[in-house]
Amino acid sequence: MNISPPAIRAAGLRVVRGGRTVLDGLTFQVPAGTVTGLLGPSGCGKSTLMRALVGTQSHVTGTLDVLGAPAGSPELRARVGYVTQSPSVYLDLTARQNLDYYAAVLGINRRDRAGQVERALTDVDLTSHADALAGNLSGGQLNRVSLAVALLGSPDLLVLDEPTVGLDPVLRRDLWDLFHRIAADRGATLLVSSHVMDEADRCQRLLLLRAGLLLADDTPDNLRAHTRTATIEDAFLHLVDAAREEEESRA
Ligand SMILES: Nc1ncnc2c1ncn2[C@@H]1O[C@H](COP(=O)(O)OP(=O)(O)OP(=O)(O)O)[C@@H](O)[C@H]1O
Repeated sequence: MNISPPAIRAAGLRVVRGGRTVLDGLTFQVPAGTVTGLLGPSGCGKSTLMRALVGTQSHVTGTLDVLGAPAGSPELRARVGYVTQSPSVYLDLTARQNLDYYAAVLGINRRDRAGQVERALTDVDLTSHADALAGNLSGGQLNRVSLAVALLGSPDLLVLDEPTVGLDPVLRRDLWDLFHRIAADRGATLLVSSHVMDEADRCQRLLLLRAGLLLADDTPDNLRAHTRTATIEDAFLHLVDAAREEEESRA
């Protein structure tokens, strides 16, 4: 039984953007040490939720606690790693120089910096390309540089916004294996978003989001069992239909 406090706790979480409610009263928890998928179609609010988690989203109401503190608290800065959809890696620096630079920005002291950079490079399996210019790396290798940046400082929570988008199946599999290794070796929690439902089975838990509403918060196996479906895609469609029927019956 997992008795450690959840890595993320949301209750009645609401976000308004440009006058529109884009997250509408989300309540869920993400258990510590898990690889949890945040899945849903384009525009459903995944990035908005991630921005709220790291404290860069305005007009957030309700409860959103991260590692026991309100999301965005200064003490969380070093404990939460975040990779956006358009990672900011400097293409005219090598992978190692990028990491050195971000380690300095993070305030990792000079003595520990080289060790942390090497560890992050090893974690993402990039030591053989450490001295290549980022601009000469493949898309998958660049993604791993961004992930290595997020690993600096050994964060307890990693928030990864669509990290596998556009990658071929082998690279996607390798990256998911890496996420699980990071969770197992470091005891970190990973929240990974995707709009591709077939990535669901790579996660220990799933948050299914649609149009700003949470459709499910469960394990892949439970979701399929509860909806009596064979795939998470079918489970998702089943839940969408059920939500529509409920809306119509209330109207
Ligand atoms: N500044 C804004 N004003 C109004 N609506 C916005 C604004 N920014 C985003 N939105 C809307 O908020 C919703 C959620 O956007 P968000 O980027 O969180 O979705 P997403 O699930 O991450 O999508 P994707 O998978 O395409 O990245 C979308 O419908 C989007 O159109």
